[in-house]
Amino acid sequence: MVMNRVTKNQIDPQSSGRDSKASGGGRLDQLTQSYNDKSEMERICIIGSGNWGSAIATKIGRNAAKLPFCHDTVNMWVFEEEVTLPESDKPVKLSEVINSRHENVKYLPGITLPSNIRAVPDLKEACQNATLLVFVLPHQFLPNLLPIIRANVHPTRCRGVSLIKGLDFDSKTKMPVLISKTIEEAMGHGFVCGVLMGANVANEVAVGKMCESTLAGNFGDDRINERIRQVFDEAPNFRVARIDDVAGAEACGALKNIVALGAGFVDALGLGGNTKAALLRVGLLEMSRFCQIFFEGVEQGTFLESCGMADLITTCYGGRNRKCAEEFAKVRLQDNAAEDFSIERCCELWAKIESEVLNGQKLQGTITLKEVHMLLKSRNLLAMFPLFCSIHDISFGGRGIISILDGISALSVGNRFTSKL
Ligand SMILES: NC(=O)C1=CN([C@@H]2O[C@H](COP(=O)(O)OP(=O)(O)OC[C@H]3O[C@@H](n4cnc5c(N)ncnc54)[C@H](O)[C@@H]3O)[C@@H](O)[C@H]2O)C=CC1
Ligand SMILES: O=C(CO)COP(=O)(O)O
Repeated sequence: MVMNRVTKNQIDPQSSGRDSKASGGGRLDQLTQSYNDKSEMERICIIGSGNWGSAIATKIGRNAAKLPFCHDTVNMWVFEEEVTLPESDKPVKLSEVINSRHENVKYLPGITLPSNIRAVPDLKEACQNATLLVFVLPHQFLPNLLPIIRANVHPTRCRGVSLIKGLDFDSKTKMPVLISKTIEEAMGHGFVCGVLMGANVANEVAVGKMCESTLAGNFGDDRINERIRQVFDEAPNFRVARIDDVAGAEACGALKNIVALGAGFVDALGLGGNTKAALLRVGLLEMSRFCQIFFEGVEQGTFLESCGMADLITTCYGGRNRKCAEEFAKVRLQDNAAEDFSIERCCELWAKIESEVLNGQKLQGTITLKEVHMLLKSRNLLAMFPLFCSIHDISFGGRGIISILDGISALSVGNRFTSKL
């Protein structure tokens, strides 16, 4: 595959936002103006190089090569590991393979990365003087990295965009914690972190199949918002719209992974499209309910963006969480002694499936499910989330797979929710 390298002077005015509310409109004149000001150039670092990290690197790399306000080279931090290539028995370092072949042979095989993507295994070196950090790794690995990142990025101009789909739970405050907020706090100095969430199954994005994505955040002013949007956008195939609602977008990205586990159970039972549609409807309702209870200012419109309903649909049909949950359910359905299924056995089974099915990629839904369940339990709110509860109890409590139907049916049809805690 050959990378189309575009010169810095060629900016496509068509690639600006799709409406004025969502994007702030095209700002070509201002962008070009700042091109001449070297002090405003963006130095981008991608933190993570898994399946989605490598796929988004194809967009960011091509954009950095053509956008006048970006340094050409984009560092991509790689968690170093050894891989064995088909032509040799000798293990080689993944970062070296990425830099020599321009392909992440383990996490995104078959896709050529732009040649300006530079794999860097040393985190300090990767994020040195960065002004734009793109966080894209399983969130369990993030906390140890943040102090190193903080100490090495540009001291005043650095901002972040998190592509991580997960949530933490603070047992002291009994509140969910957005990963973007964890990043902001750890980075300090008024660091601003937005999110990019959407219906973006990485393998499909990587081959250029048309999709949409939602950039949520306010990075300073319209001009900066538009610059950051352009770093990701590759219209017409990767259409990025910007909104303000970070909490809504990020919570949707995390919570839909829980519903996707339920979709795997429905598929293992062979229940068909109508049942899955019911699961999606109730799942969306519980996602919206969760947001209304725990986050200020989440807009209903966010659920209609790519980060909302669209991501829920694609993940419940084509995602890894769905796939692994289907495998989990198939094993459980073959297991006659289902009532013996202790939490330890459930955890072992999930871990086995993750390693066998995903080859090093990580399952995020089960982690988020545990965090969300702990939070709801601590708040005495389990009864308000029957679907999330049934997915949890099937996943970790030995409940039969068929009880997913109880979770779907517990709320009356047309149930709505408006009150706050
Ligand atoms: N894959 C997809 O289709 C999409 C994924 N996402 C989200 O993007 C985030 C990142 O996922 P992917 O890029 O798909 O990753 P992945 O699941 O494909 O790969 C796992 C990554 O974790 C790294 N890793 C393993 N052990 C580590 C350690 N101890 N410390 C640091 N890193 C370690 C591996 O090197 C690898 O890069 C997740 O939150 C996921 O939910 C979001 C949209 C689409
Ligand atoms: O978030 C995703 C698509 O937008 C991918 O979800 P999975 O992690 O379930 O593959």
